[in-house]
Amino acid sequence: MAETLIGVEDLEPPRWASVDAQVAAAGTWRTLAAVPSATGLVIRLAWRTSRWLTALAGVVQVLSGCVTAFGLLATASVFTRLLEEGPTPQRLVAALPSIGLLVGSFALRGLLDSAAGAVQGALTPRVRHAAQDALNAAVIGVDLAAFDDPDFRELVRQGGRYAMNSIEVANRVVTDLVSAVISLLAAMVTAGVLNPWLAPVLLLSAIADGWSAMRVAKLGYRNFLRMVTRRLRLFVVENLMVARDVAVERFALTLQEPLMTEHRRIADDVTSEEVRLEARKTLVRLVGRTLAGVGTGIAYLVLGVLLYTGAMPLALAGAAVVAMRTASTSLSTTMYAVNQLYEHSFYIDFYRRLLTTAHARHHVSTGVTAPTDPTVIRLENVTFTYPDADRPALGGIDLEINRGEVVALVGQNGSGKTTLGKLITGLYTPDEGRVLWDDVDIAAADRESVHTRISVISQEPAHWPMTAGHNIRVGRLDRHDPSGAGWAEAVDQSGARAVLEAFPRGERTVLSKEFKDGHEPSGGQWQRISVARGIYRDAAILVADEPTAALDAKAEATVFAGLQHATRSRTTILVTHRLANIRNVDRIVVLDDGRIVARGTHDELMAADGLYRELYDIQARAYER
Ligand SMILES: Nc1ncnc2c1ncn2[C@@H]1O[C@H](COP(=O)(O)OP(=O)(O)OP(=O)(O)O)[C@@H](O)[C@H]1O
Repeated sequence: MAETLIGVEDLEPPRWASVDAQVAAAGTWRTLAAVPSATGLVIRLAWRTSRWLTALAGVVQVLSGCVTAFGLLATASVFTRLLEEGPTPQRLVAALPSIGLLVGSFALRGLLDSAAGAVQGALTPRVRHAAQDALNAAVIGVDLAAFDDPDFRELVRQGGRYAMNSIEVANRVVTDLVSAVISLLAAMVTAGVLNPWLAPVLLLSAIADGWSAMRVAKLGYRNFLRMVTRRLRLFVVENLMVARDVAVERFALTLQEPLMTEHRRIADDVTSEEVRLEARKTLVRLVGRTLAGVGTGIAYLVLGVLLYTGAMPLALAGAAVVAMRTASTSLSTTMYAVNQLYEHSFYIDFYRRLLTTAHARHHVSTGVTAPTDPTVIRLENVTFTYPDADRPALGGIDLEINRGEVVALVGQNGSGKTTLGKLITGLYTPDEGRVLWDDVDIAAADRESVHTRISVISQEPAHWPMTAGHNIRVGRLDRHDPSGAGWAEAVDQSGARAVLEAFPRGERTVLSKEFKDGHEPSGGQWQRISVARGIYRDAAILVADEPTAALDAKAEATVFAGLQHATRSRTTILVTHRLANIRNVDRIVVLDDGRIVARGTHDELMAADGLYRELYDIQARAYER
């Protein structure tokens, strides 16, 4: 067995991970700049979700901060009255109004805290939902090629996984921050009024706390980036251990144990990295705490010096201590909130970039509509390279297909037949050259107008987890077929009738083992359903990519007869290796290594004695034996 199950140890990290690693390594002030933009994004999301709730959350938090500030002033006043000169009963009576205000502020603060909790409870799930919805809208609109780009897929996976949580946390934290900052300001002002020296020294401990939290957040994010590929491996192996589509081979190849070993190996690595990370975080926190403690000590020392030198009367000492304590509590809440925002700002920025990247991959509509039923499809010098591939899958393709023609694409594995089918139908856009439907360049045409005209029967059809009937109707959900005649015709032409009848509940059988009582069709049964779906779509251009690869001889004959009938009014592109089936098509195009090497009718190509004849003779000999 290879040393690792995947076969290589150093999988390339996604491009964005290396870009982010540079960002994470940048100076504190540069990265701190991410906090306001992340906060802005969360507030905008909340505002768009519910203006009313967002405004209410702001008002409640501002009030809560003001009440804390008010309580602080009342406490200071109580202390000043109690520590004044004169008989104790008199001082107590003098302090009573302030005590009353203090009790009232406590009660009000309790009420406001509950209100803040209720508003948050109503707002946060809505914001999360809105963020997810915006993400879905961005991702669902990207072009097909984006899903061939592993960087993009991983960005979507990680973005969906981490960013939603971060947005939720940031949403809670932003509101806490408002009240914490207000009470902090009140405490600083009170302390500053008592003595100007008290205000700046209060900040000492906050600076130490802030430094350590930022370091911790950076360590965490860098670790996240370093572990991206290992976590991806872990995810892939975890999936392989339970995935149904590989279950048979997992058992037959006795891969359970190797998968376990591989999982353990990667997980051990990830775990020890995490343990190391936590140890480093603890050390940084310890240093931060120690420095913060020293900062607090200095603040109290300054207070002591002020009292000792008589710069501050003893009567104000109580108020000063309360102000310092409130300042310290609000400071820790503020610092905690800022740190949380800082830590989550990486992932929120990640979300923002995911939206931007996805939107950049959206097709920009030019308002041009593709022709409903093009008279001619013309490819002019078309070249196409898959994302991340180092050579083009197709190059220099010139081809003309007339309305109603049946054109077969043939060639060896990997010669580019499927890719060409996707370019003709506008599923992929060429890097160079043009694909014209009549005179419309479909790269510039509105996607919807192009896709609605095409029907694709895939080489590996999707197994839609729906009833058998719906698996065919999903071909065109908005088709007007009240009597079901169109549906019945597609079922008959594709040979799917016998398949549906064999299912336990006929067309009402759910085709997915994910559901209880779900049924799993065989490969050939799926294929016939997919042919029925392609015919039911009733589009002007039909691409059938190996539509009979999994079929028995009888089913194959039925499908070809059905397709021939269905293709009479359509332009059809047929990709197949079974050359005997295409002897009667209008034109055969032979591909080799991404290029068209021959074209013509069966007889012309046989006479030309090239690659087509070679392939045909090999197949014919196999049947003659
Ligand atoms: N999604 C993809 N991402 C990257 N490369 C791809 C992708 N799909 C196909 N390719 C590459 O493009 C080339 C052409 O593939 P294509 O599927 O078009 O060939 P084909 O002629 O249909 O092959 P087959 O007869 O095996 O179905 C191959 O080299 C293949 O490796």
